[in-house]
Amino acid sequence: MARIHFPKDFVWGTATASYQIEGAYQEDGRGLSIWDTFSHTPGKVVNNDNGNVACDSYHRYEEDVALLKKLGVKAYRFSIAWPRIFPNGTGEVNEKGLAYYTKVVDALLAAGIEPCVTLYHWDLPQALQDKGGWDNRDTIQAFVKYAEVIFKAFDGKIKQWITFNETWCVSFLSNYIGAHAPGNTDLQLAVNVAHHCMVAHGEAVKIFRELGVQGEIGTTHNLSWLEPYSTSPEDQAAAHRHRAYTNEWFMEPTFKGSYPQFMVDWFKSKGAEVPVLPGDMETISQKIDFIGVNYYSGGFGRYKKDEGLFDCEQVQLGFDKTYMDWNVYPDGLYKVLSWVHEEYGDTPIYITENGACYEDTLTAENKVHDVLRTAYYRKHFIQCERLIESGVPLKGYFAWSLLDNFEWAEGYLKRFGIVYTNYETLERHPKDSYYFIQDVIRNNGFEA
Ligand SMILES: N=NNCCOCCOc1ccc(-c2cn(C[C@@H]3NC[C@@H](O)[C@H]3O)nn2)cc1
Repeated sequence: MARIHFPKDFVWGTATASYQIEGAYQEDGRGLSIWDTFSHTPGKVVNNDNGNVACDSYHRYEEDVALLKKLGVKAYRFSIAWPRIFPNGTGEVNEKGLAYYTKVVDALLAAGIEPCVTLYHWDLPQALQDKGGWDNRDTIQAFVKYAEVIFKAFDGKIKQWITFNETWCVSFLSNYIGAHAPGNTDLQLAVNVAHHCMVAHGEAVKIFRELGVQGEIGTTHNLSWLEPYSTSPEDQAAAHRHRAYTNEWFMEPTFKGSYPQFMVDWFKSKGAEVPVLPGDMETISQKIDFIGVNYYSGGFGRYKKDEGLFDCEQVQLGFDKTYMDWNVYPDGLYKVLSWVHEEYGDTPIYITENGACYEDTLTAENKVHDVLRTAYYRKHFIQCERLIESGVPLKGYFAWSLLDNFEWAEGYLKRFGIVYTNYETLERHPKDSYYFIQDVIRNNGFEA
């Protein structure tokens, strides 16, 4: 048995997001978001589930904080719902919204847990979507105003700030593939949204610096690792295009202030061009203090003419699958973060999401023996140690997710939590994976 161990200052945490756990969708002045609209539209979400109640964390956050304290985490990543702060997206601040998050932040600090806050985790105020949403550059300034209010309200309490979560999901998944809110299917629109979100990220970093806000700011991209099925130039080019779709398209602007030219050319061949205005790329590539990476899976791709957007088909090689039908591919975590370090330098990296969805059964004793999820975490923790040992500046890890919650278009069918949520009673029941992670945190390692 080998002992897997982590640096003393390694930050262990878990992650959630406002629309997925809070519920209370009309409480205390909250405005509607695009996810309320999307989930209330029949056929968009499995079983027509919605976030009206979710895990009811709006009223049960103290239970959640107690679970976090018992788990032993140093930090907790959650998101602030823009529609609770600006119900109409702009205009008057809703003080009750600020008051709610003050209670959550104060409860975390009292428990000795550092809040790590995501400003935008997909719940755009519907009022802004009605004016074009992220396709409209005015939304950039609305986001900066929202960010400024939050920076000022929590300066000194929140020390780790994430501007956006998974801009690929916000842009391509939601506006080209159409699987997430607002459910558009237009490539040019998706390219516009990606660009405007990245400009908004940069503008928020600028005002964070101008205000002298304490702490560190970064952003989170969901990176996947698609390898070429063979060494043939066609397979290598096809896999690279698909990998760049989720990776370079976002990481190059963020770190180097330019889009990858081979992808600009590819998108142009598909009829989409990036709406860059003078100064945009300098804004996007404002220096950040850390990069958040969400990693779930990877795989293998090979050239197939006219397959999808990139003439690339995914090749099944017999990997174990999660209930999302994603490969369990821990090596992909090592490869993608090694690539980040090689390509973008020594900016500290946090894994801001990693975890697995499996069908869970609650026993009569309120136990969940989630053997597969525990094995997933064990395998990915081993890769985390491997990364640190190889000199990658991996500073922390946030498990997705603390609780089973509203998994977007999959609704409540897909459970990612290390704590089981009983949606009838809203009781929380730690799973075996929770106790495994509790032990890893307590010992800062484990026997592999
Ligand atoms: N690429 N082509 N796809 C072809 C068709 O795909 C349709 C569906 O696609 C996807 C792709 C990715 C995801 C996804 C989910 N999470 C987990 C969340 N992360 C943020 C946090 O809120 C978690 O809930 N991360 N990623 C879902 C669906």
